[in-house]
Order: sequence, then structure tokens, then C-alpha cells
Amino acid sequence: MPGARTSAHPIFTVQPREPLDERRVEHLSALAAEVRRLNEATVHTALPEEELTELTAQVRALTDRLDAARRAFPPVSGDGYTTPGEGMLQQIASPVTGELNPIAPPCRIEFLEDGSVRTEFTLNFLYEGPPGLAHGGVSAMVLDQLLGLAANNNGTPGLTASLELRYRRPTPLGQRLTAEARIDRIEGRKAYAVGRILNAEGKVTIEATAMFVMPMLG
Ligand SMILES: CCCCCCCCCCCC(=O)SCCNC(=O)CCNC(=O)[C@H](O)C(C)(C)COP(=O)(O)OP(=O)(O)OC[C@H]1O[C@@H](n2cnc3c(N)ncnc32)[C@H](O)[C@@H]1OP(=O)(O)O
Repeated sequence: MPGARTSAHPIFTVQPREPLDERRVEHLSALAAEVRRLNEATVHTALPEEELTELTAQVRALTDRLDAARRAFPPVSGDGYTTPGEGMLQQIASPVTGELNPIAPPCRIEFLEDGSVRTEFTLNFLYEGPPGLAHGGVSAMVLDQLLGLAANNNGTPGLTASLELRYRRPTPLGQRLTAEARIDRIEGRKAYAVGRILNAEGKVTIEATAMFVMPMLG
């Protein structure tokens, strides 16, 4: 794979990833944005069956074309996984933050000066759990990623060893949500993070605590 790089970290050495330049990322992000619309339109469409049969054939043809030049693994941006702490930021195919991943909302992350991280995002009916409300597992995924990014931003990246959630209020679909996270404390290889999701009125819907452990090197 031309230009592929691997990290010194054993977690990343098993899967060399091709780093993409900004222009390529832009093009693939535009494609993913359209596929994201397609996903939502698929759930909501009321088109008649004959048209659905025709559209299914068209989508199959498009997918076959894309798949004709398939990478073994999703690419990364910039230098890729050359530094363990940076790897998470360059996962452009992440299911939470990845512009290239059509199943990601996507959550665009702000890195604040005090070391905390924040995102504003909206969940549509693709992420429905109880009728009209966000799926609790989807909210957990967003918080896992956000708390992990807080650990990463602190210079203490790791894998989630534990994630505890308290669902205080229903999390609505179709309205702006805010999620924020920060590091609470570090104990050796363990980074403890806290975070939450707030609804458009600023009321907390979910509180989260998590512990991340950097796997042993070697
Ligand atoms: C790096 C790239 C990042 C970049 C990653 C980029 C992707 C981000 C994705 C978002 C985050 C995820 O979803 S991560 C995916 C979900 N998580 C996982 O798959 C992790 C699976 N679990 C593991 O791989 C392992 O259990 C680890 C790495 C978490 C820990 O294993 P280990 O390294 O052998 O650590 P070990 O010696 O057992 O424990 C170290 C210390 O942590 C404590 N400890 C361990 N597990 C727990 C636990 N569940 N609850 C409480 N405490 C625990 C131990 O008691 C010990 O404390 P003491 O005796 O020292 O006091």
C-alpha cells in the first residue's frame, strides 16, 4: 500500500493504514455526506414499490463501482497512527466523529483551551431507540468517544476499561445536543474522565464517567 504507515504501538501495527491528503478527504467526505442523506431517506421514503426496485438496482451499481477499488482497511488523515495519542484524532472513518463514515452523525469536536472537549450534534431517526427518542446505546457510543478524546487530548490515551452512564432525561431526536467531556484524574496508566449530554434547553440528559487504560507496550 503506497504511503502506508504503522505506529510503534502494538495496537496499530497489525493494520497498516493509508494516510490521505486533505483534498482526498474532502472528496470522500462529500461522498459520505450524500450516503448519510441516502441512509436517512431510505428510512423515511414513501416511494412506491416499482420505484424502489429501480432505485435498489441503481444503488447496487454504485456500490459495485465503489467496491471495485476497495482498501483492506479504512484510511486515516495526515500522518495516521504514527503517534498513539494522535491516532484517535485521525480516525476519519470513526462511527462517531468520522466525516468519511456515513453512520457517524458526525460529531465535530472542539478542543478547548482548558483541555476539555465539546461537540454540538443532532441525532435523526436513524438513531431512534424509544419512539421519537435517541437510542441509549448510540448516546453511549458518542460519550465513549468523547470521553476517550478528552483522555487523548490530555496526553493519556487509552482503551475504555469502564464506562458508566446515568440516563437522567430522554435525549431528543432532531434537536441540537451538546456533549462535553474532561479528564477528572490520572492514576498511573488509568485516566478517569467525566462527561455529559445536554438538550437544547441546556438540561443534562445523560451523565457519564469512564476509565481508560493505555495497554502495556511490548
Ligand atoms: C492506545 C490507543 C488509544 C486510541 C484508541 C482509538 C479508538 C477509540 C475508540 C473509543 C474508545 C473505545 O471504544 S475502546 C474499545 C472498548 N474497550 C476495549 O476493547 C478494551 C478491552 N480491554 C482491554 O484491552 C484491557 O482490559 C485493558 C487495555 C483495558 C486493560 O488491560 P491491561 O493493560 O492488561 O491492564 P491491567 O493490568 O489488567 O489493568 C491496569 C489497571 O487498570 C485496572 N482495570 C483494568 N480494567 C478495569 C476495569 N474494567 N474496571 C476497573 N479497573 C480496571 C486494573 O485493576 C489495574 O489497576 P492497578 O492494579 O494498576 O491499580
